[in-house]
Amino acid sequence: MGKIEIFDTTLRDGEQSAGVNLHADEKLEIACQLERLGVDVMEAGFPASSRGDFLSVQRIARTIRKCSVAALARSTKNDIDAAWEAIKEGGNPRIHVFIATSPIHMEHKLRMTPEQVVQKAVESVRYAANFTSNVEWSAEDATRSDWDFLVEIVTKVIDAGATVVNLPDTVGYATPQEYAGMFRYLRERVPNIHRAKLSAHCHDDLGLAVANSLASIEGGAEQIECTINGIGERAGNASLEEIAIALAIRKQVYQAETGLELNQIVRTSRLVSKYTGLAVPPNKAVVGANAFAHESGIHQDGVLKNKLTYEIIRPEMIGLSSNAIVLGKHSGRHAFRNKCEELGIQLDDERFHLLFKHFKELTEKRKEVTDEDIMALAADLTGKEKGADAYELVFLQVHYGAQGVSTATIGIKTPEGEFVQEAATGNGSVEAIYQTIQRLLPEPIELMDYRIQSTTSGIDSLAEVYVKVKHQGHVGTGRGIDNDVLGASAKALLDAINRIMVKVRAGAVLATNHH
Ligand SMILES: CC(=O)SCCNC(=O)CCNC(=O)[C@H](O)C(C)(C)COP(=O)(O)OP(=O)(O)OC[C@H]1O[C@@H](n2cnc3c(N)ncnc32)[C@H](O)[C@@H]1OP(=O)(O)O
Ligand SMILES: CC(C)C(=O)C(=O)O
Ligand SMILES: [Mg+2]
Repeated sequence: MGKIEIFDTTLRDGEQSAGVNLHADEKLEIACQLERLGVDVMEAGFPASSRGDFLSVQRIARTIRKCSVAALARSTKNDIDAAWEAIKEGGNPRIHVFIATSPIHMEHKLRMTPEQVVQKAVESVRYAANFTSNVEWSAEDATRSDWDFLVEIVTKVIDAGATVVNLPDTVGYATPQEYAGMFRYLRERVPNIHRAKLSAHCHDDLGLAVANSLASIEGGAEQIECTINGIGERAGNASLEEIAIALAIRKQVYQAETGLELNQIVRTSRLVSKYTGLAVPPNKAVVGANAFAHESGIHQDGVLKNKLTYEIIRPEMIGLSSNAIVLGKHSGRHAFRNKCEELGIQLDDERFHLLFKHFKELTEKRKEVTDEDIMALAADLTGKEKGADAYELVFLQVHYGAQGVSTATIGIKTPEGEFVQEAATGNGSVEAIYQTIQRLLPEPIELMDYRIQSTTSGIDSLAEVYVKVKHQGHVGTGRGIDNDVLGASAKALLDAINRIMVKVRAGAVLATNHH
């Protein structure tokens, strides 16, 4: 049985999903969960891209011990310096340098000749290898590159010190046969290939990312790059959970195994979905809500007689458990802490007590509180700015107008501790809320995105609202959770404003330091 290393890039390529903007606390929590899941490498970010990304990668590298933490860099000294500076205190830090190798990228994007690209690739790998022997090099858009050119450049970067060579299907263009063929071609022709591990990195533009990743194993890949729930640039990356379960269930076909703790899959998927605001489609393989649901009579009959008739994956394998302890109104802190630990929720004492308070409030309104509710309440606390520096919703009253015009009256506490209230109308209740909050703020807000989902399917499900807004020249996302859609909407908007305020304050500090 060969070992396949799992390189998770949820925090880098996954965060490149349109509309996703994770807070540093959320990234750290996802990183800790990825460590529990047992990924071999986690790509924590692209430190040269912003000060925030740098600090977040550094924090993750300082915390994570059981897996290698990687940082992405273009082929420039600046990017490589930033990557190394961010990860150097990690357990087994990896610098990941890339440059595009396809004719279209070299000519039109990089505006470089193939010779210049080879030179830049070699120089950058050599430079990175001064810091560590754990250097990964990627040929961006490998699948639209000339295979003989790939043989030449890969041979040279291995000589320069690359110990992992990644051949991405950057635009999700390849078919499984082609992708496996490319790996085989390089494995047979690159003379020093035994000194490096080959890696696959697939995008899902044609819906083939997982199939291509699995095919790469047949071509000799030993590392697969993927993301939780398949999130990522455009149509996303190959989904970690689908690859992991395909390898486990069809072990005899692939003759390969991963070191993943498969029973952490559901927990990780839910956490990433909560923090990114990207809902998992119900029919998604492995982690979709319907992945283990049997609807039709013939299927139900078969499953009742023998599960194996229609189930190829045991739910427990991925961490779907039946709940022995039902949490409700009469539960105390011990049972609640136990449940939090079971769900992988890690909070400092202050936030734990706040979470318990929110949980108790919810039990006043419900008979039973589900795992999803608790995860949503916990997610709502992570990354929130503490009261003192933030706007806080004090009350909300909405009058629904039958003719379409609704009125909202809102009271908030400002970061300065002042209580202010306002009222405004809008075409519908949500718009009335946003118009009112707008009146309470000194600068205009532009609502760029508004999404709503519920934690469970019941009528008493919690509402979760995600918004993306522009305010004071910055774009920020916010999340709000409440029993009521309108309350969640108001909270989401204030959360986004609070997050933007942090950026505004950081900008002011930077500007002061600069002068
Ligand atoms: C396939 C992938 O997923 S690649 C990773 C994508 N991730 C990101 O882009 C992270 C977020 N990006 C950013 O924050 C910004 O794009 C930054 C900070 C990285 C760069 O910002 P800017 O300096 O303003 O450059 P911008 O993004 O407009 O253009 C990219 C530049 O990098 C160059 N470049 C692209 N790839 C590489 C590379 N691998 N090595 C060296 N240079 C490169 C481009 O040719 C362009 O150079 P030019 O300015 O000389 O034309
Ligand atoms: C930077 C590389 C690895 C990438 O994400 C891609 O080519 O898709
Ligand atoms: Mg990618």
